[in-house]
Amino acid sequence: MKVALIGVGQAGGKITERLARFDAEMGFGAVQGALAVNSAKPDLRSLEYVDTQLIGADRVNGHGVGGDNELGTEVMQSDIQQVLNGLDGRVTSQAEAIFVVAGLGGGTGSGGAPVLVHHLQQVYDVPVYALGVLPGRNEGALYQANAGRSLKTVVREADSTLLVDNDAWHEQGESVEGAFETINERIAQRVGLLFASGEAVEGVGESVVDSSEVINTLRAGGIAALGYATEVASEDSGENIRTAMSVSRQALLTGTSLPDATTADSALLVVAGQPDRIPRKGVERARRWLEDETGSMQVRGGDFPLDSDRLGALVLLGGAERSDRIQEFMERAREAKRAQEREEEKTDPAEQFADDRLENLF
Ligand SMILES: Nc1nc2c(ncn2[C@@H]2O[C@H](COP(=O)(O)OP(=O)(O)OP(=O)(O)O)[C@@H](O)[C@H]2O)c(=O)[nH]1
Repeated sequence: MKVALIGVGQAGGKITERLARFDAEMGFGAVQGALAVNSAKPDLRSLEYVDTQLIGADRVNGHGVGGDNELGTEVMQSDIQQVLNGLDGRVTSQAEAIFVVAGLGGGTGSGGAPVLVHHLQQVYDVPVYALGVLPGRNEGALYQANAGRSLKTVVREADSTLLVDNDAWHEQGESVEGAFETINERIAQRVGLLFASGEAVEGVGESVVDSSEVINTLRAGGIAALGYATEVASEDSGENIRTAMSVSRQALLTGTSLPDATTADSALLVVAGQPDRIPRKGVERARRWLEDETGSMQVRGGDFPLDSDRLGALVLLGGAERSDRIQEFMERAREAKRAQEREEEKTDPAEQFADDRLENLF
């Protein structure tokens, strides 16, 4: 799937950079253009694989918005024309989707990403998705409140919001900085593989996934999640059937970007590995297992050739908002927001952006 990427804020920019780099290093060619937008100048300086754009210079003088997500919304709104102009020529006619990438807990990305998604929807015909990072449980109340507000709005604006929980994809006991590195790397590999698996590959069998299958899986809207797991492949085809099942189970049950997201409106299973080691029977068996497990009748399956001695399963879930983690997160975000309001004695103007799909969670 050919994509254009726009990272907003620090996390958004770093993850976009990782995705662009991974795509270039693997030679996939799925990333058609990548731009990082930020109100903090120093965050943009370290980026090499993406173009950069500073916003809000007249308001914050290149220093960022310091976790104020209403200010993040305002600076994106004021400079939206400049950002859209900056995309001219970067979102080529080949792009099949646009991904806006942001950490939802900060200020610039949290406040700016929903505004940007809204405007991109007016300009481009292709689906506009959000790739949002949810603050981990140990991140402070401000992050939780910001992310609650941002998530509510971005889910309403985007065709689908792929969520990565900062608690999901790192090792126990890592420092926060170390954990970010690991998480960003894993996002790049997994989301990068998803983009690439939606690319037509010449000379490979009929069950290769194409971009319409990714787009149709995400058509459910709401929240999406991505799972991934790998195991060493075998010379023995019977063994590889078992491995395909086993990695698919792990990808869904222990490897998703949103722990507990197991029910979904739709799903896509991609089994990646050396073509002669990918067992068609195993892929079909795992696909049917995924139907039962997610409770969805819309489960697509396919394979993706990858030069690796492992078999990997990538599971994309569409319409996965009925997860315990989301319920728990929304409860914390709500509580953090109430505490913030008590302190500031003011109501939140973003309240009006209630999203139907999430309304019952607030
Ligand atoms: N996965 C991941 N999360 C990050 C990273 N950097 C920050 N975050 C998370 O993103 C949220 C903060 O967002 P940032 O992107 O740092 O903030 P910003 O959008 O630049 O906004 P301001 O700094 O307020 O201008 C918090 O929940 C952090 O834990 C990163 O490199 N990777």
